[in-house]
Amino acid sequence: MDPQPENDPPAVISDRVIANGIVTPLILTIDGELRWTESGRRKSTVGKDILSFVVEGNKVRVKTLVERGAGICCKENAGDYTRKDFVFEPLSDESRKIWCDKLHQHLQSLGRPKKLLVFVNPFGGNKTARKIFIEEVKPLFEDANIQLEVQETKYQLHAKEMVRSIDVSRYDGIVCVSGDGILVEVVNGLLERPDWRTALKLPIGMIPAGSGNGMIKSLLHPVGLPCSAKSATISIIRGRTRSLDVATISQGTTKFFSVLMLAWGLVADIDIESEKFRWMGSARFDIYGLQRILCLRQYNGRILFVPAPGFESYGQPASYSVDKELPVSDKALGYQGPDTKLEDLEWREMKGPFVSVWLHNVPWGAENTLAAPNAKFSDGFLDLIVMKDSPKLALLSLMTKLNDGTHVQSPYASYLKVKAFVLEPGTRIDEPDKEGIIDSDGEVLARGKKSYKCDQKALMSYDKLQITVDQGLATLFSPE
Ligand SMILES: Nc1ncnc2c1ncn2[C@@H]1O[C@H](COP(=O)(O)OP(=O)(O)OP(=O)(O)O)[C@@H](O)[C@H]1O
Repeated sequence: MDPQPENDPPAVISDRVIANGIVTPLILTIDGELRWTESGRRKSTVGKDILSFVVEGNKVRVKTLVERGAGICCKENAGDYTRKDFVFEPLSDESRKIWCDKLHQHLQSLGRPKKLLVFVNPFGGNKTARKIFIEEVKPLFEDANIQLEVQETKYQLHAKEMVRSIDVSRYDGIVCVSGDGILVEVVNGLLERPDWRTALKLPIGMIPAGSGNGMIKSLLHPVGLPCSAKSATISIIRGRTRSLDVATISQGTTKFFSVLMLAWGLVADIDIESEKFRWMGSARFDIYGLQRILCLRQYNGRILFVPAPGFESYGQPASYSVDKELPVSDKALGYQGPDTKLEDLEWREMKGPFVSVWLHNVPWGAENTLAAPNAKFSDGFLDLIVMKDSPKLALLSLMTKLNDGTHVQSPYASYLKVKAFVLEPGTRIDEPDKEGIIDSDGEVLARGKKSYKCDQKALMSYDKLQITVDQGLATLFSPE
């Protein structure tokens, strides 16, 4: 065994091996870094980025990830990893056995997932999820020795249906190669299980492969990682997790569990009605958005909210009486929302007309929309952005600021955090026989009279909705 320089992390094993045809000391540090000397220069793998190893005859092949340009110019390439193998030959059978034991112990100590259930939505976004999975995701998971059970979703709500009955103890996580839609299905399916409390501890991972990838963008962007399939996969392999607030939207006994957002007015109208311009790709939002601002709609209605500490000055004081709920015996066995005593809270209200009401759970609504720059994954609050009447030019400039989140600084936008929320949606000001659309997590929750495709079924009616937040209820794979 060879001595180590003084400031280096302690060695788990240090031994002479053959690497690239020459005998060199090789060290595995306690941080999971391999260090050796090549042509007189010290070389190393990045700490903790050994994916797996295999024995090939007398040699050991270590599969690692290397940050492109590491040590030369890191900023531009941050998070851009490439796969690289390091092959070495221990000098004896005994030494090879010790190396294998130590590498195995190191990998076991990292708490990485061993078995994942993977949903691939071949119809999400521009229909590239299958290709992304096969070319970018699967090879990395295989190199990390993670066992996969892959299920392509065959129809809407397929993922939700499956997670309602899977044996959660068989998996270390669920991965969605999709847009945000499958994530929402998975969370709703898990919450409908009688064992929801345990089921929600199963981490959910996202690989961006849809048109709305707001959740994974919210996870990767703050740590400087690109919103790519590769960085998302590496984050899952590393196995770190974080908790995520879940909002319960209820109308009578009907419930929907939201992890991203709820919109009514301008944002919902652009999101849903621009569907008819789907062929334009993401430009549909800008072009239809422009049209909606030029022919601006305003809606009657009222919102009630319980402000987070520090936001008590928004709106006017109000009282709220909660609708009677059915006795527990009449309810399904799944999660029923947080046990908050809503009557005891300090409610405030804002009255219409409204241009837009937007609630957000995480910062990014889509890859280019920083909807709620101060939103936190598990602060127990939703970020509320309210827009009332404003000059069209101001609204247009506000829409152009959505990509950097500065729209919330506009004097025409109110931006606050709320603990509970009630929406009482009303009719349009210009055409009072028409109502709007309520959109949650990209799905139409309610369609009012004479709204876009109003004869299609929606989960709830265009009426009062109540929203409460359960802090950190769900679990996500996260880069940090
Ligand atoms: N095989 C399928 N055929 C049709 N729809 C499906 C299929 N599998 C899943 N879906 C539905 O596709 C919807 C969108 O999924 P996803 O979130 O992956 O994509 P998205 O790109 O964010 O959404 P969209 O393409 O609708 O904008 C989900 O609501 C899901 O239920």
